[in-house]
Amino acid sequence: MMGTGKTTVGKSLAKKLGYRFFDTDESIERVANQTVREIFEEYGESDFRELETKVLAELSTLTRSAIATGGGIVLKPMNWSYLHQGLIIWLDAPVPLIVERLREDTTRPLLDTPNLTDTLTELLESRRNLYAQADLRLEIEADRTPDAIADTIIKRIPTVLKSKPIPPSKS
Ligand SMILES: Nc1ncnc2c1ncn2[C@@H]1O[C@H](COP(=O)(O)OP(=O)(O)O)[C@@H](O)[C@H]1O
Ligand SMILES: O=C(O)C1=C[C@@H](OP(=O)(O)O)[C@@H](O)[C@H](O)C1
Ligand SMILES: [Mg+2]
Repeated sequence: MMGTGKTTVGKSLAKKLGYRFFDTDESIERVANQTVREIFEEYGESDFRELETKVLAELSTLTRSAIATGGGIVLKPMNWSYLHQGLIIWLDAPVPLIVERLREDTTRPLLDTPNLTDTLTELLESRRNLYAQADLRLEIEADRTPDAIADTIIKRIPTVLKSKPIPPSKS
């Protein structure tokens, strides 16, 4: 979900693992040469989602990479086939914490709203079942640093690998 720390924690995770770091929003902005906000304003959300899928398709082929996505990546069923190329981590933060973090933010067009708490609550509830399809769910508490969260992810990865089925061989 927006504001839970995907971009921030993803960077720390990549560094700790010696992986490369990518962010789908950053890649979209580079390809389009426009900000996420400008893309939403000029072309609308559905064109943004198409670009997002294209970028995800490319990034999903990479190895040894930590990839932060935008919170809406879960919306398109097709994106899940790309997401499942990797290990999917859901950062689950409570709405009041997200509100605290994004109160002054102007970069997320879906949050142009008079009542940030209500909008985030509705958005999170409408997506919760989708986020729940992640391989690993981490509860995000207010006082945990990005480095500490990345450490927890690294510690918990082996437990997920044990339960993740091995896809059938294509040969
Ligand atoms: N663990 C954390 N502790 C304190 N602030 C954080 C933490 N994780 C993220 N933030 C801050 O919250 C805001 C949103 O983080 P960001 O990484 O952009 O989230 P996302 O990519 O999930 O939308 C940023 O201002 C970031 O600095
Ligand atoms: O949840 C969403 O629909 C979105 C999340 C944003 O990224 P973050 O999750 O990094 O804020 C960005 O992709 C866009 O504003 C839409
Ligand atoms: Mg982000």
